[in-house]
Amino acid sequence: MSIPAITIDGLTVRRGPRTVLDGLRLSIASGTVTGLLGPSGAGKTTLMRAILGVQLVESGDVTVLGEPAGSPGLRSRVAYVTQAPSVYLDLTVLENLRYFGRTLGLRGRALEGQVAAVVERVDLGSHQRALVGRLSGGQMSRVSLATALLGAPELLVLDEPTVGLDPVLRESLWGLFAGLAADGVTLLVSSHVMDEAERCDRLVLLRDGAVIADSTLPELLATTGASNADGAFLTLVRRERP
Ligand SMILES: Nc1ncnc2c1ncn2[C@@H]1O[C@H](COP(=O)(O)OP(=O)(O)OP(=O)(O)O)[C@@H](O)[C@H]1O
Repeated sequence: MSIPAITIDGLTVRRGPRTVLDGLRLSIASGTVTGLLGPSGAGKTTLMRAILGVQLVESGDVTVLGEPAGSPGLRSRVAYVTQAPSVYLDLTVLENLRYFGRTLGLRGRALEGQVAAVVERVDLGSHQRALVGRLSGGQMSRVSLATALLGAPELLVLDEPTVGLDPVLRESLWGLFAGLAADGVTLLVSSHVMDEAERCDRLVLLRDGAVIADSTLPELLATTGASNADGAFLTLVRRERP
């Protein structure tokens, strides 16, 4: 087993009056696609924010790629794709990528090489000169993903990247994630669509800020007797609160 990309021990986060995460423990293996699944409000985004080091935490340790979450040394090694595409609508795909590449310190041939590589990786070659504001929602989210891939991050944290995408695009994005993992990138992908579970190497099911399962889909189906991830989740919830 490889060294974990993420280790979390006793993580407690309060947001306003609520304890959103309560003493959470978790370990995520390098070079895998881990699905972070759970209903709306379960704490997925909060957990991701803690992993990125942007969430005020009450207590606990979050270690990312061997360093405390949020360490300056992690800035270029960890990339985050938020739920809403965070790209400039009045710039073209290439202009966006060149801009974000420069903020990472890329210049000249290194910049152009990386921009061309990520455009190809997200399959936007035929739209690279289009204004992002004129692209479809799916294309726009791929531009957002492409910006995150600049600088070849070792850990990619993706908050509901497939929301609103059609089945064909979802399929192609999951294929892209698998390809990145095969190249050694660690991916943590949140979703509340349980049928995406089958695309993940490992599943972390979150409910009310607690991990109720940390397993593979086949293991989860075997232990719950359910026929799909939705059923497994419901069985686990019922077991917890009969
Ligand atoms: N800024 C905030 N202030 C106070 N409470 C917050 C804040 N942001 C989120 N919360 C609360 O924290 C809990 C977890 O929210 P979080 O966004 O992490 O859930 P989630 O699982 O990502 O949900 P979704 O799937 O809807 O994005 C929710 O109860 C939410 O109301």
